[in-house]
Amino acid sequence: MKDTIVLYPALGSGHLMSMIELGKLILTHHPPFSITIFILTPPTNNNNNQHILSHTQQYIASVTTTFPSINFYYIPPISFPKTHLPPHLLTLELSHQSNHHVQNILQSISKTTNLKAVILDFLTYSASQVTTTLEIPTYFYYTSGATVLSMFIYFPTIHQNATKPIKDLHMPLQIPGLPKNISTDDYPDEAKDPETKAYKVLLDSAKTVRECDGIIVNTFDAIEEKTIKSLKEGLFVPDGITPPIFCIGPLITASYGEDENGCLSWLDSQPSQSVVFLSFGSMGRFSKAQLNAIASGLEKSEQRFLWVVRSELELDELSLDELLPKGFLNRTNGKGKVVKNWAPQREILSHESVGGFVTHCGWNSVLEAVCEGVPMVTWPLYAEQNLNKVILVEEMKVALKLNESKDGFVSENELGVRVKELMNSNKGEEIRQKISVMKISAKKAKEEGGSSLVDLNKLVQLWNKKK
Ligand SMILES: O=c1ccn([C@@H]2O[C@H](COP(=O)(O)OP(=O)(O)O[C@H]3O[C@H](CO)[C@@H](O)[C@H](O)[C@H]3O)[C@@H](O)[C@H]2O)c(=O)[nH]1
Repeated sequence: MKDTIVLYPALGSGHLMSMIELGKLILTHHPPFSITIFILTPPTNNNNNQHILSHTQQYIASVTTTFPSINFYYIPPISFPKTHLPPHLLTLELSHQSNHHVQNILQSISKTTNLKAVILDFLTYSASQVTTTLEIPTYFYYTSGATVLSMFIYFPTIHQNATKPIKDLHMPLQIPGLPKNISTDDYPDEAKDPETKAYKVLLDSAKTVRECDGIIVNTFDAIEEKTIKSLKEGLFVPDGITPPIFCIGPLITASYGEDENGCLSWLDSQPSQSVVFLSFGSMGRFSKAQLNAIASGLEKSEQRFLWVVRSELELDELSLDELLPKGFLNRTNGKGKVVKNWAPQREILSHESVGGFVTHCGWNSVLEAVCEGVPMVTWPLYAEQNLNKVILVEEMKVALKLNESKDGFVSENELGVRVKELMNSNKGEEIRQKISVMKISAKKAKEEGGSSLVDLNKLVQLWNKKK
């Protein structure tokens, strides 16, 4: 019977694609395994990010051809009220209601293969009820970095000791290994108000992760060394015993989706390292006022740019001409390129003409920039992105920070000044040097004897111990 590992990712391409890469990594280095990936089916009335869904489906189809030992199992759809929930909340709901399907399929897989482990995302954690009942070793794959994982694991301790809601604590977190200025204020909004459902779910999920058989993290020693050490030493849990930690990154996805708008050929015609790329992940959307400020800021910066524009859902039907300031596209023609909704980011970041990246600090984007040695300007939007910003700016020192107003608005002046500083100043050059060194470390981590491959092999040894 074949040894099988089941992966159960969250919806949302930032989580799903990263977990598929984990499957590919395991098979590349340990080909005798077979991998089954469970895919949740979003309700057909959830129209969020349809273009991204179709890109991920194309990618899944291509993986089936290149990695025939990866099987995809589509969890049957759950009937759901009309909803526009974002992918993370949708995943929590769907996975919670899909446990009976998960139980049936895991039992069926166990009859024909040697099921060694199930790997969950923290958003599909409710499936741990099933894996515990069936006594299947349960691991988690954390699609963000070790610093964020540490704060997540520490969350139940703060909750237990807090004399008031986390949003009112404003307390520094002086735990060895965490970046200096981190405080309870850096927790994402969902982890701040104990009265909300999101808070309760996060807490429950963090407690479950603390109890699992091992945690796999998409990071590597050279970028979060101190935190990884503290995490492995158990400094973030009261009893000092964290599940074994395996840092196997950087795992980054091959570009997916067509280059429908000719971004790459446009870059071919630009000078070396002259273009700043602006892209905000799979869900980053802006109001018309914010898009206008970005456009004017880019004009002021006088830099070449490639900008992926995504507007708030109700503006989705408007053309670029209608969304952006009058005459902007004409005035910047040749110097700038603007595309709507999607561009092949990974290939763009690896293009010789790209010299800077304005990012929402999604962890996949961060790792892609590190692997290509592209310095960043940080513009965190939601989830754990604010924490990622702190790591990039204060710890790794490979990014400049964009100053926002209290409501998160970035002025045209601020954007223009920061982009110019990144592309055209000594400070910008300093961080370019720094990230070039990290690019080399990222490559080494995944070579024979590198920290990430060593951790992967330890993980596989653990699986192989199970009869
Ligand atoms: O036009 C685009 C936009 C995105 N991407 C790709 O899509 C992925 C986006 O991932 P990420 O940068 O992590 O952003 P999100 O999609 O926002 O990811 C979610 O998942 C991440 C991993 O857990 C978290 O760090 C984020 O906060 C969360 O929003 C990356 O591989 C990009 O290369 C493209 O190829 N083209």
